[in-house]
Formats: sequence, structure tokens, C-alpha cells
Amino acid sequence: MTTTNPSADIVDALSAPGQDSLSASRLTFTREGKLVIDGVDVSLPVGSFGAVIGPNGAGKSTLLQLLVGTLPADSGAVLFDGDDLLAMKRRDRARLVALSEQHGDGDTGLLVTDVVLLGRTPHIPRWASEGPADRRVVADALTAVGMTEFSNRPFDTLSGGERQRVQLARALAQEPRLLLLDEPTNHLDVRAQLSLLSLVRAQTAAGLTALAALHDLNIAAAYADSVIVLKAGAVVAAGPAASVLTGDLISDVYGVRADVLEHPRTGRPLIAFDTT
Ligand SMILES: Nc1ncnc2c1ncn2[C@@H]1O[C@H](COP(=O)(O)OP(=O)(O)OP(=O)(O)O)[C@@H](O)[C@H]1O
Repeated sequence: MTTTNPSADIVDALSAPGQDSLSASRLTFTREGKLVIDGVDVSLPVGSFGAVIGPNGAGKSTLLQLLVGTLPADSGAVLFDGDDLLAMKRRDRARLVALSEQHGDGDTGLLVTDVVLLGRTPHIPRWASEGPADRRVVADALTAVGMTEFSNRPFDTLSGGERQRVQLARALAQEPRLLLLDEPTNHLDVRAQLSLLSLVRAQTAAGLTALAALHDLNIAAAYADSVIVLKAGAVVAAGPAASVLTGDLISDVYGVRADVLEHPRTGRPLIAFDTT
């Protein structure tokens, strides 16, 4: 394919068939004597959107923290574009991978714009201050999540959903190539959920690779290219949403009954829970 856009060239090169952007193998993590992550593999092609689902306590947040290196795996490897992510210096890794967490940045006393600016830390030389380009990235990230008008509000005064959007802006300001999201929509109203996930999907179309821990199976089915199902720290299924999200799997993993239908327009799975 001929193109005049150098970044498109890079995405094309990285998207060679069979090449994974993220490839984690046999990750294991024990906490207080309990095996929390049990030999988990994760494989995501460049520019794809993956979802990690599973019941409370299944290990979703822990897995994301192992992938980004904020928790040390007992064993296993995490490769990103073939490089050993966990062996990198923290600062180098932070230029590649961002994790947007559920409960980050509690009582910081920081303004919204300063919270987002923290995402620029790995890009700003040590002992230097942010420059106009960093401030532009921060402003763009706040615009992308619809939070520009909140720029000068103390972060602590925001609602849960507003904080969540600022957390995403911070992660976007990091300009990662791999974006990990821990329950990014749990405080959001339905419009804000769809808007946030559409934003992530648009970024993946531009070459970002994303992996989100999600509770809402219909949201996972609607947006994710692939789904990883965790149960008690182990992967019980992984693959395209349409093949993974079956009534039997939902019954086995969550202990609830559901009919899995087909969305009339997208063809993606639609899960109708049995509430009778
Ligand atoms: N700081 C901690 N100390 C002790 N145990 C912990 C800690 N954090 C998590 N755990 C335990 O590790 C296991 C996995 O937790 P994790 O938060 O990864 O699950 P999760 O799938 O993200 O859950 P949820 O859907 O409820 O957010 C759980 O049994 C949890 O109780």
C-alpha cells in the first residue's frame, strides 16, 4: 500500500499478519499465599481493542497491573512489539504503556489540568518543566474526553464520572501505544459510556492497542474485537466476542442464565439476561 502519511506506514508495518502488539505469556501472581493470576496468556494484535471480563475478584485489575509492571509478576513474560516490557526502565515503559485506573488520584489537591499533565511526565526531560507542546497535548486530551470546561477545577471536587473522564485524558496525554483501562465506564451514564468507548475505538483505528477490564458484557460485545474471560485468575475462554460470549459460558462463569442474540445492525452479540 502506498501512502504519504509516515505514521500510517508505521501502523501498516506493525500490522503485518500474525504480529501481536501485546503478547503476555504464562503470567503468574501470588498474593498472601493465594494464586491470584494463574498462568495467563494475553495476545492482542496492533490496533485492536480487547476486553477482559470476569466476576468480582477474578483478577482483572491484577492482570492489568502485571501487564503495566506496577505489580511484579512471579513468573511469565510481557512482550510489546517484541520487546520485553517488564525489563524496561519505568520511564521508557511509561512512554509505551498507560494504565487508566478506577481509583487513581484521590485527594491530590491538584487541578484537573495538572492531573492530566501528570501523563506527560515520561515525556518531559528530568529537571525540566512542561513546554507548549505538552500543554497542547493536555488540552487536546481534555477536549477528547469533553472535560475542557473543567480544566481549572480541583480534581477532588469532580463527580465519579467526571473523574473517570479525566483519568482517561491523563492516560491519553501519556500518548501510549498500549492503553490499559480498568473498568473505565463504571461511573459513567450511558451516553458518556458510549462516547468514551467510541473514543477508544477511534484511537485503536489509528493504531493504538487497547485492553479494558469491563463488567458490562453488552459493552464488551459491542466494542471489543476480542474478549478474554477470567475466572479465579485463569483464562477460561479467549477470542472474538461472538464465539466467546455464549449462554453456556455466561452461565458457567457468572452463574446466571442469559440468551445471546444477534444485534440487528452490527451482528455483534446482544446478551439478554433471564430475570424471571
Ligand atoms: N491489596 C490487596 N490485598 C490483598 N488481596 C487483594 C488486594 N487486591 C486484590 N486482592 C485480591 O486479589 C484477587 C483479585 O483481585 P482483582 O482486584 O484483581 O479482581 P477483579 O477481577 O479486578 O475484581 P473486581 O471486578 O471486583 O474489580 C481478589 O481475590 C482480591 O480480593
